[in-house]
Amino acid sequence: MLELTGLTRRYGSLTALDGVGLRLAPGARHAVIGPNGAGKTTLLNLIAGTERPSEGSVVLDGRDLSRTAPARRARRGIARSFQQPSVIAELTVLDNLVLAGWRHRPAGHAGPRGLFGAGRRRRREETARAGLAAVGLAGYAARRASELSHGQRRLLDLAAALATSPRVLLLDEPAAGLTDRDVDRLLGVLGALPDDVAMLLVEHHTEVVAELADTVTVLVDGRELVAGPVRTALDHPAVRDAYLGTGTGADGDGRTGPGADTVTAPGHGGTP
Ligand SMILES: Nc1ncnc2c1ncn2[C@@H]1O[C@H](COP(=O)(O)OP(=O)(O)OP(=O)(O)O)[C@@H](O)[C@H]1O
Repeated sequence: MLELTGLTRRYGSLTALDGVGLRLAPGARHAVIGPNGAGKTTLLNLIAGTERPSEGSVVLDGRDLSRTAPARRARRGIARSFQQPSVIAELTVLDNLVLAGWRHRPAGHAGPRGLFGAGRRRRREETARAGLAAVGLAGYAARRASELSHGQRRLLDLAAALATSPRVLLLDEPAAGLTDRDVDRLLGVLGALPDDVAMLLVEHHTEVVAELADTVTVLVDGRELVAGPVRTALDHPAVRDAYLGTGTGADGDGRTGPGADTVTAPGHGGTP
């Protein structure tokens, strides 16, 4: 269980994220949407540990990771796929995945000699080949990663995140820049995630959100505007106003939309 409590991140006078809370149980499929600058990437950074919160906490299975380094969080099971894929261009596609699986083993489990020891190397390659097949890149194993298209690199980056056997998978706009074919492949891969992996998806494409996520948090100006089931949240007047620009101008507490009884619109008081 991942529990975020009161997560706040300030940059000087700017509050990029303001008191955001979230609980992700194993198997959760949760999306975070919001306009540019809403704080979505900041939220992922705080969970992955590349940024530290000004206030609030990140707790995984009862362990407070708020001040823990990113590599240690990764070993605890928090994996991330980036907007700009973090593959190593000079390595083969297969070696990228072998390395990704090795990098996240607990310290002492297998050092570089373990990586290149013949038996272990073979086992890791088998696992990596299965990972490549899962994202449709089996035929590219021997190619250099630099030869892949942007979409294929993103799929490789996703395979690398999955190679760490994550408990929580953080995805930063995974469909951005992908062809329709690669989006279909992505949907297939993410739709088949193991049941015990929690997914937190930042995504602009609402159709991808609707396809993959059960619940969503809508951020505006660093604050949670609405949180709840995807369908009802996306139809909420406050969301349509703030995010899609097609709302009915609901103000007050904005709880007049379809499904409003199952959607929370908390902490809206200070939002301009
Ligand atoms: N390192 C930083 N220093 C100063 N301001 C920052 C920093 N990182 C983010 N910000 C600011 O924090 C706010 C939230 O940024 P963030 O990138 O989290 O938004 P976002 O919702 O991911 O936006 P986008 O959809 O454009 O990626 C923005 O106003 C941004 O300019």
